[in-house]
Amino acid sequence: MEKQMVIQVEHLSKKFKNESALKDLNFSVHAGEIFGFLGPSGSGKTTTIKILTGQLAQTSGQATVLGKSVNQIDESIYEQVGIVTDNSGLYEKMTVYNNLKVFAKILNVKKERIDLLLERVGLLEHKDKIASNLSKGMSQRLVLARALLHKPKVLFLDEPTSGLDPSTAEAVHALLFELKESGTAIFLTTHNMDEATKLCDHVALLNDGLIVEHGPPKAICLRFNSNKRYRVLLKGEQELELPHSLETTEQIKEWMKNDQLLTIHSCEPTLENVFLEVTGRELV
Ligand SMILES: Nc1ncnc2c1ncn2[C@@H]1O[C@H](COP(=O)(O)OP(=O)(O)OP(=O)(O)O)[C@@H](O)[C@H]1O
Repeated sequence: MEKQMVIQVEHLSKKFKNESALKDLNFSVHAGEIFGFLGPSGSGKTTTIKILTGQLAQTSGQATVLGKSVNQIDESIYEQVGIVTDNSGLYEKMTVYNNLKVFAKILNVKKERIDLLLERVGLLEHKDKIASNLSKGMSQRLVLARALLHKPKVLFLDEPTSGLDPSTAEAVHALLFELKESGTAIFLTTHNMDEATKLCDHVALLNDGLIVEHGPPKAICLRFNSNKRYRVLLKGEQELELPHSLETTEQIKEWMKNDQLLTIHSCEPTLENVFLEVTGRELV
């Protein structure tokens, strides 16, 4: 069955005075899909999220979220949308728990879900802390929990794991996978190529407001794998990188026969390498 299209963007452009921040963007995101918007600082990621969430008007082109034009977004859409960006809007003087309680009431969500979500983002033991006393990573997780209270159909995440320690980032990834399984469409921005490769069904690489590559991360990397190479580790800690050739095939066969081969990996480029090749720029 064809999955429902949740976000559709057609020829979207944005100018700030004379500066073109977004140039003719085209992409779509379906239910149950994690879509990664990747680009270096200043490439236009936040501007795109702002347009898609009705906080900024585009200069030209069109975009719809849940079938509604972004120019007609009103408060009612927030019942189905979750947004996690820097401007968290937490109630600084309230406890962690009460921050969620206020939103649960507004969104008509049962209170039992609060503890469940706090546990999932690792904040249950901090539920009575005042929000202003939370660390950056904790505040980030509280904003994520808040965005998930009402099981949104679409979730916008600006750099969801920046500043989180690896185990908390891992917990956030698990939560995102679970949401995806339940049918939520997730639009995330990141600088982190490993995160994008692991999480995203599709990615768009953005450079200076222009999408320069688009597709499943693995497919993009394979497309740029013109110079096939293999990395092998042999007994005795000898590590070699070999070209794709008949000679290499014979050599590998020989090592296998003599039980010399410990590991073998293909050396296709990472998304980071692809970005560098396409734009001449690092993705930082
Ligand atoms: N309100 C604004 N007025 C003028 N220019 C703006 C405005 N907002 C963004 N820009 C410009 O648009 C471009 C894209 O900015 P944007 O914040 O979308 O980038 P980004 O990819 O999210 O960067 P980062 O990863 O650093 O958050 C930048 O050149 C920025 O200076």
